Amino acid sequence: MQMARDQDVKDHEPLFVTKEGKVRVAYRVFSATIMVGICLIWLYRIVQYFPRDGEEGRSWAWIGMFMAELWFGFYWIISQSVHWNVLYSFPFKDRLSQRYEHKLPSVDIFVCTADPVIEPPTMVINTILSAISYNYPPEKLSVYLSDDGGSEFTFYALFEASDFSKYWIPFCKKFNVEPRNPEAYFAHVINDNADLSQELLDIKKKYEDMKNRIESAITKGRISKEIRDKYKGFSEWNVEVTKQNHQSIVQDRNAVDKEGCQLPTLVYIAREKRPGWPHNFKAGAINALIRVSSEISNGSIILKLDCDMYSNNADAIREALCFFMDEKRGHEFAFVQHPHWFYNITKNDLYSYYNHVIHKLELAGICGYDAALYSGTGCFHRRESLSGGKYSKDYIGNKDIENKKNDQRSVHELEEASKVLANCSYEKNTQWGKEMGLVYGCAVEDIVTGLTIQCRGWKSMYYNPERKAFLGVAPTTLDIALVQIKRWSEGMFQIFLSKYCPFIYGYGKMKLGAQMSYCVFLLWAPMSLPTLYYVIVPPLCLLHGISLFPKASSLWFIPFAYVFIAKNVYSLFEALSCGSTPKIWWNSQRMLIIKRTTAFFFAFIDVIIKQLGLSQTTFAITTKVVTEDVSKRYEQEIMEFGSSSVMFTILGTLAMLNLFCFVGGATLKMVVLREFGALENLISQVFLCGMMVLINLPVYEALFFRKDNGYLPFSVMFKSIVLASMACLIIPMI
Ligand SMILES: O=c1ccn([C@@H]2O[C@H](COP(=O)(O)OP(=O)(O)O[C@H]3O[C@H](CO)[C@@H](O)[C@H](O)[C@H]3O)[C@@H](O)[C@H]2O)c(=O)[nH]1
Ligand SMILES: [Mn+2]
Repeated sequence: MQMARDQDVKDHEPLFVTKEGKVRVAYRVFSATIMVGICLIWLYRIVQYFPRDGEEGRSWAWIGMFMAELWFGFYWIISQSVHWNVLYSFPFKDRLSQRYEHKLPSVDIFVCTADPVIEPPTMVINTILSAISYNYPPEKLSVYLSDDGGSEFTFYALFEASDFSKYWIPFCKKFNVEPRNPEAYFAHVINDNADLSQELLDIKKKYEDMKNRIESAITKGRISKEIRDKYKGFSEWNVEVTKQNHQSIVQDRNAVDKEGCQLPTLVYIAREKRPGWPHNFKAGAINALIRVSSEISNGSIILKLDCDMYSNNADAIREALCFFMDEKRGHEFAFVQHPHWFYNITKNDLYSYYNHVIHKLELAGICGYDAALYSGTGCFHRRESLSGGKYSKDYIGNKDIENKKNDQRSVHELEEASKVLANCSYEKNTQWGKEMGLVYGCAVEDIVTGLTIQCRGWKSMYYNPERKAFLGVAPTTLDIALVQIKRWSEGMFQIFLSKYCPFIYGYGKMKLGAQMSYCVFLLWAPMSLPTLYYVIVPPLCLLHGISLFPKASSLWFIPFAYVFIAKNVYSLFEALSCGSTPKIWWNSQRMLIIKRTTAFFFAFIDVIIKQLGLSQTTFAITTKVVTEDVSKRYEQEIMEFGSSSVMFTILGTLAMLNLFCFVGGATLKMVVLREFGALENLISQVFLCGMMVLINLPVYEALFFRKDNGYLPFSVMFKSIVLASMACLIIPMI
């Protein structure tokens, strides 16, 4: 009797729990004091605008300062939303196994790749291998590779990987290998200097051989006849096939391992591409995958991975299922998003890709409003929610989620049926890209799709496990990073200006906190304007002795000092408490200025141009490989410029301008001319300008002192100096 009751209690234990973040009250009090400071700053700008007897009138620069501060203040207010409701979640995978081991749903994993040069096939198959060897029943697991590059090298690599998996999967299971990405695993065991067993040496050799075969085929630029004859799928590639123009290719591979056990299904897809047909980038690829997979395996849970993001935890599927399969709340969730962590970040995180605060706090903060963001990779979806399905209360989660498909068709028949679904004309006059699947027309298809799903009534979960579930590749040069950040900020601002603006589209459908939280990210691009103003105008005014801030002895000085110091000290404290270090925090502050003054600014301009209908959305794929020379400098944390992109000219110009103004304004006036009295009036500007000089140290180094190939070219130096000097001279004339 007692035992039965115990069992009953156990059966009702939830599969996951959530906990609210601490320090909520303290934070609210603190943020209220900052709010008061901001209001006083605004008040100062208004009150002091009107000159008193004997004072000069305020110039346009003053109004600009007010505008910038209004904008900063407004952004600060909406950014409070992500701090107020932080929610952490904890799944119990053992309970899931006890209750559902024999009723686990089938899971489809989508991996996307788009270019065999900047996304090397060996990297892609390492991701595939990590996904195919999940600790999950193989008959319920299918892995799909979408190749928008339509490359026979990627195809070849996949089939090599499929052969290798016959050894790799049993090896992983036998030794409980982690991570199951072979490249990462071997690097890790060799570093550990553990006693290497014979079995390990054997499998490592197999892996190296496979890698060599793939790489030598790529170097030669063709696939040998011997290999072509081995795999029937190569017949799809002929002289006419190019990246932009080819038929649908679908190859399905069911295999058994060396011990005769079934392996997960592995499918290669290159959707049809024809000139004149928009292919809608990653969103188009995922939508084709949704359809093709529904024909082949129809898993009710879908995991999406970018080709550079491997699985770092063999139990990640089980943990995510705890959210979907929880008896009480599971049916509410459309997706479970994991953070983007990266495996190639250097100690001090030069380009600020850890984003500890965003990953540990802010994204969990949005989750507090049941509206975790969908960010493209490392995300588990419920298939229904992706097909335009609205959430309804009578929807009974666990029943629908169980395996549905029991198909008797042959592999060939399945392939043929799938090809039709991957044709370009298939979506014509359908709801795909609008109501169904991922939304088209936006460079961040992920964020906008997540938003529409939430507006259909679904909830979503953010889960940041102790052991990182997925690891990707972060950009290793400033150029690549800024191109990526530009795409993100552009796509997000585009959402803000579109019909999907959370305040309009989400009105009444999502909580106000969630709407605000979305905007914290969607408004990155316009943050460029007040920032540019702040790093250009106060320094120039300093140079010409025009004061824009209160005197140090004035009471008005207090709110400025308080807001600046309190915000930065808190930001440092927050970063440290999220696992950052002071150096990482400092680098992130530098990157923040760099991003805002370049990538965000260009994104802003591009969005405006697009709004005027003058250009179309594109998707610049992030480069994932660099030369050895460059990666060596990355390891040493030397900032990599090495090109004369316009963004670098802006960076150089701002750096020079601040240097001129700092030297001219502060040093010259105060030290040489001994006008110490001026210091009192200009102290804030001296400080701001000095901070900019400090932040820009690596830029000066790259402009003047570096000899390696990552320096800033002469043309950038020339333009920067000319532009900065012109600005210094022109200002007093306006
Ligand atoms: O036409 C395309 C373009 C890209 N991709 C794939 O999309 C993924 C992401 O592209 P990447 O160049 O790596 O962009 P990131 O900026 O690193 O990607 C982030 O931002 C994207 C939205 O901008 C999200 O889709 C991603 O999941 C997220 O990791 C990669 O696997 C690509 O192969 C395609 O399949 N087809
Ligand atoms: Mn990427």
